[in-house]
Amino acid sequence: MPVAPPDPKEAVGRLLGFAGPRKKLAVLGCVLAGVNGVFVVMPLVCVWFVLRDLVAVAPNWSAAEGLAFWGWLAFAFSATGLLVYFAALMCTHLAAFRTAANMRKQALGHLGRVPLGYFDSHASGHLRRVVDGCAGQTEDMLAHKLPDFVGSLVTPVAFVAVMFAFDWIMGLVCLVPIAISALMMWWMMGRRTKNDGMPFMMLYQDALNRMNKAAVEYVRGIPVVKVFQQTVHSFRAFSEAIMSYRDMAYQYSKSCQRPQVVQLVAINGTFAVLVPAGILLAHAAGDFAAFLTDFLFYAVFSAITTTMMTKMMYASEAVMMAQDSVRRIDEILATRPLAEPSAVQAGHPRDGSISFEHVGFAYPGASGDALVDMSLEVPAGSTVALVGPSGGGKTTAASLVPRFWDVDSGSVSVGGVDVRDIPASELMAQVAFVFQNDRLFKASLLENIRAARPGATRAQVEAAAHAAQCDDIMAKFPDGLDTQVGAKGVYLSGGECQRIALARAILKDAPIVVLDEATAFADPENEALIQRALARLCEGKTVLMIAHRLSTVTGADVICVLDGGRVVERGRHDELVAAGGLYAKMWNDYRTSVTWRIERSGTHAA
Ligand SMILES: Nc1ncnc2c1ncn2[C@@H]1O[C@H](COP(=O)(O)OP(=O)(O)OP(=O)(O)O)[C@@H](O)[C@H]1O
Repeated sequence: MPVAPPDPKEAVGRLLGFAGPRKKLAVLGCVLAGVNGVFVVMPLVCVWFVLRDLVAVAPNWSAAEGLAFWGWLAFAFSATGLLVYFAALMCTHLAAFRTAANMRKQALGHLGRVPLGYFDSHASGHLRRVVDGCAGQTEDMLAHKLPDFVGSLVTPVAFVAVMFAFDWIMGLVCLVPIAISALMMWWMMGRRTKNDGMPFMMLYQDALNRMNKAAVEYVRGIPVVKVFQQTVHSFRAFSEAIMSYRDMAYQYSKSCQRPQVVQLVAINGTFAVLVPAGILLAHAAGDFAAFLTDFLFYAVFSAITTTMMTKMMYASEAVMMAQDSVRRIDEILATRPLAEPSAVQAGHPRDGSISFEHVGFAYPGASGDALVDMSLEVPAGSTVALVGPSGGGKTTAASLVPRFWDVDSGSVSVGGVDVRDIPASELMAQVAFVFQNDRLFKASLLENIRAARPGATRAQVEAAAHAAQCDDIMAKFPDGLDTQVGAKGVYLSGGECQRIALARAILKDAPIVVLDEATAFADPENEALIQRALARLCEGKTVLMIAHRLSTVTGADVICVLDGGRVVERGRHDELVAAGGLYAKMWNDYRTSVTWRIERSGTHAA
């Protein structure tokens, strides 16, 4: 859901809201940064007093008095300024770390509650960038750029006040390059538009996002790229995303070209204005020594304008990025989570039975219904198989049980209670789901299995792994159950991954087991092991299984045939074969397919 970007003040306010009690630290950090903004000016004032004393006694330098005093005072101001700045950064860092951590926690916590379908339309690369990238960006903004911004606002005020105290004409002359520089910055940041430059930043960040998303898709598709000898240009989406990002960056750089040149010339060319003005004013000055002293003051002070304006520019840019980050995080937080029942409404399943009653469901944005008026009873402790042609609605029906989606009409109940009335944690505890390509985390085998029940002891995990026929996997690696899986560890075959996933489900020991093509990746040797693990997992459980290999469902209590989202047949294997309908046809096709073989002259059905 698109969310409008907040204005800069609101964005900073929202960010500080994430900091919780540490918000006060951020405020304190900004106050200290402001104090430091004054301290930055003071040593220069001292330096000017040194110069004034020297000019007064020139060329008899040794007669100058108070040099040590001003010198030490300058040192004291610098040292105190540094300490104050250090304290300011400590405060803002502490607030920034908490803000970033809370932002990540809130966004991830919310993502855990949104319907699974959200992840179909929001790629993992994009979500990672939003959650991690935006939090990182705001951390930098709060920790460094915000105090610098406050400091760079205070310094000019102190600077201008001091400048006008000496010689208002020279003060005005010094202000000219600063004003030009500020104007150019304002122009570049798009502040001449009503929207504070946000639309461009949004477009820029969107282009960056599209490129990242397309890059992830491209990397995922590398095997296809290699096998079919494709180039990056044949991946239109990726190629277009790169070009759009390039155009965006180029257009932005080009639009900044002139103002940036003017800004840099103005800010670095203070002397070009100061020196001619000084020459002109020197002629009119009655006391040349006094004028020279004042002139030296402006010469010394103009040096800090470059740093001051640069800091201000980076800080404004960071504020715009923070505005965009808040918008993106808000987009995640604005996604409606699955509704939780209130304490009064909450029901508790009495057993592991499942009931589909006149269920209708369509995926968001899909043109047709995935399920139409589907009714099915799965008594507690029974095994019901969902079979049917591809796209028939098997996976959809199974995913409605753990509420990966909510039905559009009708209801799905577990233990006699509508799943929408069961608290999410209780519902999750009722169901163990084994997908056809269950993912393993980059963690040890032990942690991968224990994910199902974090409180399980090592002995319980070992027992689950044993029951899931994983002994050979653990024996293969010296670290056994502690073997790391993934990037810096070992890689498992599809069938081995599936057995680890089954160990996870066994450890969970939920009354309902949903199996979605659990033997899909099994070779003959693995399949025998997986079948044994499945038998162990399903003992005494309610089982809802999806299978394409019809040999795995012949023993089911009920086989439900789904076609086009409708239940077209149901019954036991023998009954359905005898009925001569869709199942009988599928069974015949299946039996024929398992006897296929490839001969030298081509493919033949035996
Ligand atoms: N995330 C989704 N968004 C939109 N439509 C979807 C989505 N997932 C599935 N569909 C559509 O819903 C219908 C049912 O799909 P489903 O995956 O439930 O079928 P299936 O019987 O499990 O198929 P298969 O045997 O090929 O896995 C199909 O038309 C499919 O294209």
